Amino acid sequence: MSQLDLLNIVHRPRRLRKSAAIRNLVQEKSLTVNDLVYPLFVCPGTNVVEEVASMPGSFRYSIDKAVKECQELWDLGIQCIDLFGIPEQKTEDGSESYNEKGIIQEALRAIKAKVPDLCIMTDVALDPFTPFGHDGLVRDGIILNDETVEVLCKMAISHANAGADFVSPSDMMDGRIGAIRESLDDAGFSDIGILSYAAKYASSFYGPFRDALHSAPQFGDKTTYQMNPGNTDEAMKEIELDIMEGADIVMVKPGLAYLDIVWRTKERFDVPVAIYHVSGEYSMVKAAADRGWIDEKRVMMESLLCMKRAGGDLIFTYYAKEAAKLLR
Ligand SMILES: NCC(=O)CCC(=O)O
Ligand SMILES: [Mg+2]
Repeated sequence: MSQLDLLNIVHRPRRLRKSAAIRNLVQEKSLTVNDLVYPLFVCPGTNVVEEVASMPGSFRYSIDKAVKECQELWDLGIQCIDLFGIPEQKTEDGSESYNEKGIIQEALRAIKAKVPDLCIMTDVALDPFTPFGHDGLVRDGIILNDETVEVLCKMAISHANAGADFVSPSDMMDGRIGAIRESLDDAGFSDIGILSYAAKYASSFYGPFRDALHSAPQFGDKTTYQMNPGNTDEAMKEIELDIMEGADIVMVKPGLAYLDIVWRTKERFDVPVAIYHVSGEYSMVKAAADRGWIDEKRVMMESLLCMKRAGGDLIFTYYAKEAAKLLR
């Protein structure tokens, strides 16, 4: 047998992959617990911890239980939650969204009393608060823009009153960031930040979330306000507008299928970029893992790391707790 001729090559990239120590030394991006934001669903009642059928391992919590959950998150090193509320009642005018004694407002007060240093962001949108399941007010089947923005401003102020650190408008109405910024400032809340869901796509990956929040649209879809998955220039325009209107952090949503948008945003703008690893992405991993088809922990950590690599500074994920445990 003839001896193998060695290749005459100078560059052997595999030298940098030879051992775990070397691989770790040259790793470019890493995920840390500081990057994680946990979306928390709060529902009426007491002593309620109810698993979301389409999101195994994710729960709706009554406020008393949500407080306990927040303490646990904090102990795991998770420093931020995004609060979503399921109201006692849905009304066509969405007025429960700015009730000073509403679900998000009461949850804010209760959590702040027990876990004061936890950063609390609040979802600002109407979908759980009207019977229509749309992010805005509805008239004759049309999702109204300016009328909705007026309600969102009230909602944002009521969240600030109750102790929110950041408000996160997720509705995609035009001009709402500027209007909310002005309303907060006028009400004396110039130090409350805005995380804008700036490039939110009309995605089918949100299905399980609507199950969690009982907020599925009752007619039509969200394509007249959320973005077309085929577009990227439009995302740059949306993000630029929101930054000009006063957004402190901008979000791209969903996550994995939209990392090109994250990358482009990071290349172009000098603001922190958030990514939402959405419910459908979470549930797909859960379902495949349940069948033994993939390794859940590895797929979860790889997904989150890839979001970081693409330019995500904050990652909203239902896997925050599990990831935090592995990162310790
Ligand atoms: N405004 C928040 C969402 O729409 C969340 C979507 C998801 O997790 O699927
Ligand atoms: Mg916009």
